[in-house]
Amino acid sequence: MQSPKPFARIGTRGSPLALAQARLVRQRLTQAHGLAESDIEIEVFSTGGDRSQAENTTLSDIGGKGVFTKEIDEALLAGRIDIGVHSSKDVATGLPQDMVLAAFLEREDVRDAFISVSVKDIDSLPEGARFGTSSIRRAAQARRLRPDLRIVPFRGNVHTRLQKLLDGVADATLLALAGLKRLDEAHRATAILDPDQFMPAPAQGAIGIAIRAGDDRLAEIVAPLDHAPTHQAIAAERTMLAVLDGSCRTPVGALTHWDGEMLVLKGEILSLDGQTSFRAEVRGTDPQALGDKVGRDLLAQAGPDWLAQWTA
Ligand SMILES: NCc1[nH]cc(CCC(=O)O)c1CC(=O)O
Repeated sequence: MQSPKPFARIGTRGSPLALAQARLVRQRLTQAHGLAESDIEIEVFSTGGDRSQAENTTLSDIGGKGVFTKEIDEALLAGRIDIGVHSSKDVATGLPQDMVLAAFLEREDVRDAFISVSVKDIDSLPEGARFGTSSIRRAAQARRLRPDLRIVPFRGNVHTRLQKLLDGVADATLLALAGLKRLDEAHRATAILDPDQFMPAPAQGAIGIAIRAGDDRLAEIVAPLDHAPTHQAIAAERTMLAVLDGSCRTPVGALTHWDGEMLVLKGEILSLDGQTSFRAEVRGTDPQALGDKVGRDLLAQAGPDWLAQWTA
């Protein structure tokens, strides 16, 4: 007997964090539509980002845009899956035309966590300590405060990085608190960073749901999962990133909050050594307009010469 066609098929990466996120989306879907878990299939994909875990590579080296989503995007567009579940911060700003991020689950804590087995916070690190990160944003933000820190490349999934700390590969690292929470590892955080000083990556902490553009059935299916304030914040932050070109070579931070009346978007770009940085902040109601304004303001402040460091 042939098994019946599933109600929907989800595509995800296979890391523990990606699987936890895909299962969360499946659970929300079954709740919203009165389904059984077995009605929704989860299919695991290996992406370029998963295969290239070489220590000396940064994400910008291995091709930047879509490196964690390409294989899933292709399966979605080919109709082999119906829903792509992603960490929104890993989704390139230039989505394939036939694809949309249709819904976002309510954002988790946006902040970065400081983790060390030897000290309690970044100020307590000894002179010249080894700081493990392959994120140019985190490296720049850390070196702004502590130019003496030595940056050690730190790739791999969350558990791998936590293990590397225990193995003494580095003295400290930063990880998204959102990911730690979803993996029940938040207790590993030694300190939680002030998001105004360590501005998170654009779209950090938000699970995004991708579907084919114009697929009305799927749009209706995922609509009940969408958290409108998260959707607006991510739209603003992703628009800002797109204006800044969004290349992985660009240390960029973003922070959105609702001030009771309006959306407030703060943005920051930094030099790779963290010694120069520019900030902008705009209030408003239209997320795209906010992102556009903050992005343009940052570009105007930094100027074309300074920006050349990113493409050098
Ligand atoms: N680049 C990997 C990645 N993509 C999303 C998260 C965390 C979860 C999130 O931001 O939603 C992480 C790990 C990290 O930065 O600590």
